[in-house]
Amino acid sequence: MQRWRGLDQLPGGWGRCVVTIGVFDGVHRGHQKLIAHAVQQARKRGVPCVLMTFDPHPAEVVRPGSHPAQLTTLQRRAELVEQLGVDVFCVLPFTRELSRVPAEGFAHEILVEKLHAAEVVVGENFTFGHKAAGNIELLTKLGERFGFEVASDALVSGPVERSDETDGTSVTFSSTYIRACIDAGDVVAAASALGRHHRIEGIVVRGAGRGGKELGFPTANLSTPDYTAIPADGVYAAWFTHRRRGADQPGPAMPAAVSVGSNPTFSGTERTVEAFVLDVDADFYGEHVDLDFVQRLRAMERYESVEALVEQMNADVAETRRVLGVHE
Ligand SMILES: Cc1cc2nc3c(=O)[nH]c(=O)nc-3n(C[C@H](O)[C@H](O)[C@H](O)COP(=O)(O)O)c2cc1C
Ligand SMILES: Nc1ncnc2c1ncn2[C@@H]1O[C@H](COP(=O)(O)OP(=O)(O)OP(=O)(O)O)[C@@H](O)[C@H]1O
Repeated sequence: MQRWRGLDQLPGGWGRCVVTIGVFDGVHRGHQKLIAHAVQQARKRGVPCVLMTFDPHPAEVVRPGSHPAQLTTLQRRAELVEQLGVDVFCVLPFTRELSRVPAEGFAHEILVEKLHAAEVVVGENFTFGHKAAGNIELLTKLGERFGFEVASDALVSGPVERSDETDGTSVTFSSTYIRACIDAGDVVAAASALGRHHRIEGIVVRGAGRGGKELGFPTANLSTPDYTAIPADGVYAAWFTHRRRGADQPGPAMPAAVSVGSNPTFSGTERTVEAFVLDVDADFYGEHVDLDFVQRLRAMERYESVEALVEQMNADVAETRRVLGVHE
C-alpha cells in the first residue's frame, strides 16, 4: 500500500481509480464493509483503490477545541485499511483553506483533476465541501457532469453486545457511538461495533515509583498521544503488546490488569493509564506499547489502607486471568 500526505505525491502518469472518503477514525464494522466494497469495485475496474482521509480531524479546524477523542492513530488506521486491500492511503491535511472549498470545487479539483476518480464509494450519510453542504444527491449530479460514478452504501447496523448484558440492541455503527461506549467504560460494546478490541497506544514512562516497591505490583505507565480515546476510569482486563525500539515486529500479547484513573488512594491528581503485566519481570521503559481493552472489571476506588488496595489488586489479577482465559 502506498501512503501519501497531500496530493503532491501523486505519481506521474496516474490513471483512474476508485475513491472512498471519510475520517474513518474507528475503521469500524460499517467502515470495513464500505471499504471492502470500494476495493471490490476497484478490482472489477482493474484500477487502484484510494482511501482519502483527513488530519487533523475536520471538527478541530471548523471549531477549534472540539477535536473528538481519537479511536485510532493514523499509523494504525493505515495498517487496518491495508489489511482490507486498499492500495493508497491518502491523508489530506485538513486546513482552514480546505474547509472553505465548496462541494463542487472539492469534487472537481480533488476527485476529478487530481485523482481521476472513475467511481466514488461512500456511505449514504456522506457530506463534503464547505459547511458540509454537499450530499450524495449533489455528488451524483457532479459525477454525471464530470464523468465518475457514485455508489452510496446503506449504513451498516447490527446488534451490539453490551457489558450490562442487555444485548441485542441494534445500532448504526459510527465512530461517535464507539467514542461514547469507551467514555462510559463499555469496552465490550465498543469491541462489538469495532469488530476487534479497542486499542490504545503509548510509550512507557516513569510513574511515581511506588507500584513495585510499595505494592508489589510494578506497572508500565503509558504516555499516550493527544486526543487518545482512553476508557472511563476503572480497572480493566487487557492484552499488552510491546515493541522494542527498532524492532518492526511486536512481541507476543501478554495478559494485563490495567488501572485508569488518578490513584485516589494516594490522593493522586494526574490521570494515568498503568498496566500490571502478569507473569513477567521486565523493564518496559521507553517501549511502544499497545493495550487492547477486553473488559471493565470495576470502578477506581479510594482505599483506606495500602493493604486493602493490595488485596483488591490480587482479586483484580485473578479476575483478569478468568476473563482472558489464562492460568497461573
Ligand atoms: C489492577 C490495578 C488496580 C488498581 N486499582 C486502584 C484503585 O482502585 N485505587 C487506587 O487508588 N489505585 C489503584 N491502582 C493504582 C495504584 O495506585 C498504582 O498502580 C500505584 O499507585 C503505583 O503507581 P506508579 O506506577 O505511578 O508507581 C490500581 C493499579 C492496578 C495495576
Ligand atoms: N455505519 C456505516 N456503514 C457504512 N458506511 C458508513 C457507516 N458510518 C460511516 N460510513 C461511511 O464511512 C465513511 C467515513 O465516515 P466517517 O468516518 O465520517 O464516519 P463515522 O464513523 O460515522 O464518524 P462520526 O461518527 O465521527 O461521524 C463515509 O463515507 C461514511 O458515509
